[in-house]
Amino acid sequence: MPPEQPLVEINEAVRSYGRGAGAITALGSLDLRLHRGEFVVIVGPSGSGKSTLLRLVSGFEHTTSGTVALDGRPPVPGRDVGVVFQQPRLFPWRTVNGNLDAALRWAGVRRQDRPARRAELLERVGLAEVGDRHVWEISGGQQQRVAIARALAGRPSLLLLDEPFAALDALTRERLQEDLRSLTDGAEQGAVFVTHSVDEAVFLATRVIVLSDRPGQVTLDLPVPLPRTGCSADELRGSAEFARLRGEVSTAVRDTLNIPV
Ligand SMILES: Nc1ncnc2c1ncn2[C@@H]1O[C@H](COP(=O)(O)OP(=O)(O)OP(=O)(O)O)[C@@H](O)[C@H]1O
Repeated sequence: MPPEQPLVEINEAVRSYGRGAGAITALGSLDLRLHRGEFVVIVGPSGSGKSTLLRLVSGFEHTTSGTVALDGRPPVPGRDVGVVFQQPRLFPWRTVNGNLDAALRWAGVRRQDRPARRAELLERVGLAEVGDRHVWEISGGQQQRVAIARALAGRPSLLLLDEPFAALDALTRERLQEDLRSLTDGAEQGAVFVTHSVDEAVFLATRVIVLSDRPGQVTLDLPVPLPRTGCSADELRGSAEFARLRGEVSTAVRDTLNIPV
């Protein structure tokens, strides 16, 4: 059987900004392969190129040298990938349904099919009851759930999430982590999630990647073999294996900053 083509394939990617003496190399040279069903979490110091990496994979930016491929082709911005940012970035004058309708229309879903797809998306993110509410009538955590539903609207093969829970309170953040974990579990698509939180990384990931200080390069590529089903979130977070993985990632992050352990 031929080896499965990676969903994302990054070869010797370098991304620089500016020219001459003032040029900044944000990323690279970076190699990365991601397969369907993987949930890759990227951790790294500020300025290590995490957001740059997501922009390259989404197709909104291009490499200075090297290549990025999604399903074997250069990614098409706004089509192949669903994106979630730190702020929900919803249309504030629309209802939740209105926001999802806009995303479904953009994704080419026919008008008559949209109500069922909307309901399915809201169900998936645990918001079946709030479709008629305006954005300002729902909490920050609920707004971020809508943003996740919107990112899923076009059934993308890849989800990119750039610190999506960083602005939420600790309890809401844990609930959303748990729901995102279940939501993506066993899914065909892949995910790349950026965070500064080592706990969040280990909880969500099937694989954690630590980037070095600028220019960002992979310093740790760690599989996370924690069970995806059959144990509660509290059991998982309290397990010895979780602590071991957290320790390994924390050490790698500290090493990138040259902070003594
Ligand atoms: N459009 C741009 N023009 C010039 N420099 C840029 C641009 N975008 C990013 N950079 C620089 O590239 C480097 C990497 O930025 P990036 O935002 O990808 O880092 P990051 O790891 O996501 O940081 P943070 O954790 O603070 O969000 C930084 O030094 C940043 O200033």
